[in-house]
Amino acid sequence: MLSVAEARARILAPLRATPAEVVPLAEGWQRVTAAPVLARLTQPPRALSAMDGYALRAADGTQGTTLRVVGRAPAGHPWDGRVGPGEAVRLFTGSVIPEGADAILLQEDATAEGDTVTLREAVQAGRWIRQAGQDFATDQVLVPAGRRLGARDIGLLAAGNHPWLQVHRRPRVAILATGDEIALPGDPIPPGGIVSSNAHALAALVRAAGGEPVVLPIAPDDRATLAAAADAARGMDLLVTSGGASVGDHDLVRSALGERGLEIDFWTVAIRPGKPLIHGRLGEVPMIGLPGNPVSAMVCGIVFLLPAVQRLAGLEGAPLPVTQAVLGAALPANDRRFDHLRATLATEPDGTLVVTAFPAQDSSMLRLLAQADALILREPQAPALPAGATVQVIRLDTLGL
Ligand SMILES: Nc1nc2c(c(=O)[nH]1)N[C@H]1C(S)=C(S)[C@@H](COP(=O)(O)OP(=O)(O)OC[C@H]3O[C@@H](n4cnc5c(N)ncnc54)[C@H](O)[C@@H]3O)O[C@H]1N2
Ligand code: MOO
Repeated sequence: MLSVAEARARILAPLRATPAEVVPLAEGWQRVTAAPVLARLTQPPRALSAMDGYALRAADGTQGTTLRVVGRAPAGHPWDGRVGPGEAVRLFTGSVIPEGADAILLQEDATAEGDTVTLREAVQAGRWIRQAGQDFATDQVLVPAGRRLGARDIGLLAAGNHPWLQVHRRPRVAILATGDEIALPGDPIPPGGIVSSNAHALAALVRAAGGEPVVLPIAPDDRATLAAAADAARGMDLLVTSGGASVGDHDLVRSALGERGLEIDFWTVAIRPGKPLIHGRLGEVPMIGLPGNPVSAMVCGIVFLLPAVQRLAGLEGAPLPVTQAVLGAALPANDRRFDHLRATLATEPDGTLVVTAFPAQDSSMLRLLAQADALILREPQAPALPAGATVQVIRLDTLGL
């Protein structure tokens, strides 16, 4: 069986970011930049006042001096003259500093009388002046390529005068849930059947990773239907199946898709939950076959699908964020599969993170996955550990899922 690290590397290796498309800035949030974005102007474009007050020459700025107010420059209405000796110009936050001035007298430190103003405090050259280009200059890189844009980036790119952005097209991920026994939520449930949770959960995960899920109709355990359903995945950036990945007589994904030309790269990974995992290529379309057990599908979704969609979306697909925590309860020794135990987290008064695995870990139990704060990572053959031992965990609350 393949190790988790090798499986992940083999899934990610052939994946390339989708091509660029142009979207309005307002729709750029959470999209991934396809090229570095350069400032289209210098910000601020000219020296501006950071305060309401008066512009003057620092040479005139000693306490007690009285200056003649020769003009007004509200924000957006620059004063065109030049401030000479003994002169001041009234201005406001955001006003352009007029020629000749190099200091600001705060309104609170000024006594205005008719067309004069007297300094109750000395001024300091340059203080309260936002120099031209202090934030950024034309052609400076504001955002690198491959960045998922947050609200702060959107603000910066607006300030850089970008009405349009070049971003990677959201990767289209076909999701095909298989099984005679499953029905969509709200649909009639066949005898002995259950409601399909995987397609919905995986669609949400794909969205969180920056992809666009395309949920295909459920395919029963029937070769012809499965193969036909797979045809619907042509033109997608990735095909994800759930179920039918194991060894039973009705686990048909490999054979049915094989008839349509699926080239299998590997099948089965030393992971729990989720050993029967398929990776291959159906024509041009990369394919990940997830096991049907809902927790196996989601955990393998987190470990393999999330970085795969991120890679297609133009992101680096960084390793999962792993943190240390101490065990709240002892753990038994592990076998040869890399284990991911659903667990709760608590923070002690001294800041120590305590992680406690749920006693039940069956891969059908979604409630415990939804309640878990973290997955405890157990390397293959990891020894038994007492309470208080340090372990590595993936914090589920940091994944945005
Ligand atoms: N003899 C063996 N049996 C099994 C092995 C094995 O090595 N030898 N592996 C087990 C492991 S581990 C897993 S994981 C499962 C995975 O099996 P499949 O991928 O073939 O999945 P199914 O058999 O189709 O379904 C398993 C389970 O999950 C339920 N299911 C399926 N689809 C959905 C869905 N969309 N939403 C919710 N639940 C779903 C299905 O009803 C089954 O209960 O195989 C073990 N068996
Ligand atoms: O991997 Mo299976 O997920 O143990 O049930």
